[in-house]
Amino acid sequence: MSDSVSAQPATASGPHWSAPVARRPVSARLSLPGSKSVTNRALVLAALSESPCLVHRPLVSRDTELMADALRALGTGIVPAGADGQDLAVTPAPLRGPASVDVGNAGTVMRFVPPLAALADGEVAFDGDPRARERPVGELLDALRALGADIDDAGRGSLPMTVRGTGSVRGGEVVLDASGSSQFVSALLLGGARFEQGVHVRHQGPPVPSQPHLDMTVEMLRAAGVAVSVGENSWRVEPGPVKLSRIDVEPDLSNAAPFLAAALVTGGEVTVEEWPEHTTQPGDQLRSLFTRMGGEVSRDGGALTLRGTGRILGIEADLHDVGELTPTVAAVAALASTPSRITGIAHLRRHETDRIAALAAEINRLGGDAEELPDGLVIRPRPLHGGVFHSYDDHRMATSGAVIGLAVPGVEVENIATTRKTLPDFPGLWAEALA
Ligand SMILES: O=C(O)C1=C[C@@H](OP(=O)(O)O)[C@@H](O)[C@H](O)C1
Ligand SMILES: C=C(OP(=O)(O)O)C(=O)O
Repeated sequence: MSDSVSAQPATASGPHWSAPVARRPVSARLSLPGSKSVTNRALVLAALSESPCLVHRPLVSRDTELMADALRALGTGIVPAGADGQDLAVTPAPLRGPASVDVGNAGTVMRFVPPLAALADGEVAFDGDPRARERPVGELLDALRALGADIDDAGRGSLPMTVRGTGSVRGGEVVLDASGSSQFVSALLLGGARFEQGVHVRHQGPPVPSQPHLDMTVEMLRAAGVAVSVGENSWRVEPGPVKLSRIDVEPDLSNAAPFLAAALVTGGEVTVEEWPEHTTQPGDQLRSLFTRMGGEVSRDGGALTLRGTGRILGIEADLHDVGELTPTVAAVAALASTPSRITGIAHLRRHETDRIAALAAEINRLGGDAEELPDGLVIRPRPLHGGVFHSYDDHRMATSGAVIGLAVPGVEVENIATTRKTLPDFPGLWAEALA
C-alpha cells in the first residue's frame, strides 16, 4: 500500500529550518508568484506556436526553469523580456535533437515534453531526480507509441528513456488509463494539434484525477486557437496551428494554500492580491475548503481575504480533483478541534513522495493522530509537540511543516530549500507574512 522506499525521510541537507511560531494572529497582504501549471503549459504552447509569444509574469522556480531548459534544448528561443526582465520572450523554431532533458522531479516536464520530443527531428534523452524514475509515465509512453512515436525505455515504463523523434507524429485515436495522473491526458492534448491527424484521447479505467488541470489544458489550447472537443473520458484535438502572441500567468493559487492556512490557524487575516475572477486552478477551491474548516472568505475587487475565526475545524473531503491541496489541508486538520477524513487521493502515493504515508508519518512524529487509508488519511485531534518535520524532497510537505510550526513551538523543517520547486523564496515570503 504505502510506497516504502520514497516514504523514508530524505537525507537532511544542511541545518533544519526552525519554523517560526506565530506570536500573534498573522496579518498580511501578499502578491504571489505565477502559477507553475499555467507557466509550464504556456511555455509548451509558445514553443509550438507559429509566431513568437510573450509569457507575462511567469513563475521562475525549479520546475519552470527545467521546462524552459528542456524547450531550449529542443531549439526554442526563450529569453528574459519586458521592462523589468521578468517576462519571457519565446521564439519557436523547428524542434530538433539530439538533446538531453533533465526533468528534475517536475511532473509537467516529465509528461508534457515527450510529445514535443516525438515531434522533434533527432534523439531526445530524458532522465531526472531518483524520484522521477519512480513516478508514472509508462501509460503516456505507450500512448505515444500507439500514435506513431518511437521510444526506448528498455521496457521499464519509466525514466530514463529516449524518444527518437522523426520530425512528425501521425496521431489519431488512442486509449489509455490516466487514473495515475491527469498529466498523461494534458500532455497528449498539448502536443496533439501538431500531430498529422490531431489526437483523440480516450480514458479507460478508474476516474482521472485533477479535473481542474484538464480544464486548464483545454482552456489554454482554445485560447491558442486550437479546436478541442470534450466528451465523457474523451478529448479530441483537431490538427492545426497553435496561434499565440501573449499569455498572462495568474498567481499560483495552490501556493496561496499555506499563507491562507496561516490566517486560519492563527485566527488572523491574509489577503492574496490578484485572485482571478475566473480560473481553472484547483487552488480556487481553497475558498470553500477553508470556509468549511472554520475560516471566512471575502473578496474586495481583485483581492481575496481569508479571516480565521479562532475555530479550526476538521473536514470530510474527497480531494481527488484537487490533490495538490492535500498537504496543506492535512496540516490544518492536524491542528483542528474535530476529526478529518480525506479521501480520493490514492494517486498522491506517486507524487513528489508518497504524500499519504509522508503526512501520516510526520504528523504522528509530532505526537499527532493520523491514520493512512488506501486512498487518504484520517486525522484526529491530539496535541502536537515540536520535532523534526521531514520534507521528503517535497515542496508541499515542507510548507505543511511551516503551517504546523505556526502553532506548535519547536518544529524543525528538514530541507526547506525544496520549496524552490514551485516558489523561488518561500522562507522570505513566510517571514514577510509573519512580520
Ligand atoms: O497538470 C498539472 O499542471 C498538474 C496536474 C496534477 O497532477 P496529477 O493529476 O498527476 O495529480 C497536479 O497534482 C500537479 O501538481 C500539476
Ligand atoms: C504533484 C505536484 O507536482 P508535479 O507537477 O511534479 O506533478 C505538485 O506540485 O503538487
